[in-house]
Amino acid sequence: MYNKLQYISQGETIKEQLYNIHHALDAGCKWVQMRFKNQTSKETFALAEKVKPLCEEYLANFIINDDLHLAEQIAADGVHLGLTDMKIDEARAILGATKIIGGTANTFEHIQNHVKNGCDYIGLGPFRFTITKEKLSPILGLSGYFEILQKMKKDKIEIPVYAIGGIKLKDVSPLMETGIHGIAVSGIITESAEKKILIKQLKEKLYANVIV
Ligand SMILES: Cc1ncc(COP(=O)(O)OP(=O)(O)O)c(N)n1
Ligand SMILES: Cc1ncsc1CCOP(=O)(O)O
Ligand SMILES: [Mg+2]
Repeated sequence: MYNKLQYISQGETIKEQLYNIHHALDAGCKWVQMRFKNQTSKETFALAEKVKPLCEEYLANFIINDDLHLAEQIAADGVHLGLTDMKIDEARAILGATKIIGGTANTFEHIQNHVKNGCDYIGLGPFRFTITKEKLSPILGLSGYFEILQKMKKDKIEIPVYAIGGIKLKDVSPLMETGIHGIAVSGIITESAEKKILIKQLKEKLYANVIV
């Protein structure tokens, strides 16, 4: 089972990214998506080369945003691809069956396509407005998640769905009630001064109904 909490990294420089990722790992994150926008391939490679052993040290999954070739080159655990990034079936053909491929969705139809093309998990959003990403797709809100997850249930589509976009602690329980698997967050963890406490609280809500 994939971890229910994915941390999406932030930072304008390699130093900032490493600082944020290291603190998130230290506070208990077990899944990092390295998201380092508008950089040269030399810079993203240099960061990925440092993040990989860090994630290994913390026994955390490490996936790369957007750049399938970097994920392949660095032997990351996988990649997250958006609606305008490389197609999921193409990525699967390159990465093979064992790597994690996540795909962005904003509609039920996106999810149907991703499943057909061999996606491993869905990043469904945005839940609400966020400054972390520009050019957001239409906001889904709680009702959007409820409707899409109901359609999935009706059509027996089973794939882990992660809610994303402006998620705060108070949103987690209502979102989980819609049937999602987990959440992908950036801002709340990056900006938190009490990361260990926040991550503990997030996990309590995410795993509230998991029987061990
Ligand atoms: C888990 C997860 N879900 C969605 C996204 C958004 O991906 P994308 O639409 O490609 O946008 P960018 O992150 O590339 O700006 C994501 N990164 N992770
Ligand atoms: C990458 C991405 N895709 C949709 S919203 C978003 C940003 C998520 O970050 P935050 O948790 O800070 O809103
Ligand atoms: Mg993308």
